[in-house]
Amino acid sequence: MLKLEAVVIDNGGFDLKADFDVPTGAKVAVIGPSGAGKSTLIGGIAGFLPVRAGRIVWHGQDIGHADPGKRPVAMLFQDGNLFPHLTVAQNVGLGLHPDLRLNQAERDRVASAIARVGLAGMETRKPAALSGGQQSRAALARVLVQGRPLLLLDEPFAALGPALKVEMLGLVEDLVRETGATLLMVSHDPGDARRIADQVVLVTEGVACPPRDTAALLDDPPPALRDYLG
Ligand SMILES: Nc1ncnc2c1ncn2[C@@H]1O[C@H](COP(=O)(O)OP(=O)(O)OP(=O)(O)O)[C@@H](O)[C@H]1O
Repeated sequence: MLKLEAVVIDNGGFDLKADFDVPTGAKVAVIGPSGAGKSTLIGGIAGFLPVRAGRIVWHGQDIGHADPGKRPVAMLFQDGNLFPHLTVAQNVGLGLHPDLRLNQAERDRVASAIARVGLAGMETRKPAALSGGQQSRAALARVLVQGRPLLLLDEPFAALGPALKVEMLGLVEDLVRETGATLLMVSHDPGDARRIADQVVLVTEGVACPPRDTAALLDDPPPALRDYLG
């Protein structure tokens, strides 16, 4: 269980407040207007932004002041997930060791993560020699190899075309099912939420609301969500 206990996350003077629980294994979409604080919420849980008040608790342990690498978190951003000068295998290997000194067992894990996302045979390619979808797959392989129980996605597929995005969401769904990870995914597309998320956290004006059932919320949106959905 991820517990956000009266948390205030500080993003350069902008405050994001959250006070709710996310059950282990839940798939949660984070939606809301631009500038409302979605990325701030994710950045605070990941450890890239400071927690000014309250606690972030994972399985009973306060992780709110731990270094990002010490948190049970793997994260994907919209851009910049891959280093252009490194091969696919090296980019994935970074998920295990920043210095890329991997033993045989770790190299095997990298190879199986690459195979799992459908990139077997492309281990030695650099990102520029991959399509957009293949780059997303490589980034997902790095998340997979880390084996972290909390997966945070901040609009990772926004730059992909609709069909490719659906394909990548399907892959995320499969990986989450296989690993039992808890998923929080920022998206601007309510269709993404319906496709993958059982619950939705609506973020408006610096407040992240407790998760609500996806269909119930989107079928009967409160005024703030209705304004956003248009
Ligand atoms: N480095 C910063 N310093 C000060 N304010 C910031 C900084 N980064 C973001 N903000 C402000 O924090 C607020 C929340 O930003 P955030 O990126 O979390 O919103 P968001 O909901 O993810 O928006 P979007 O959907 O446009 O990505 C915004 O008003 C933004 O201007």
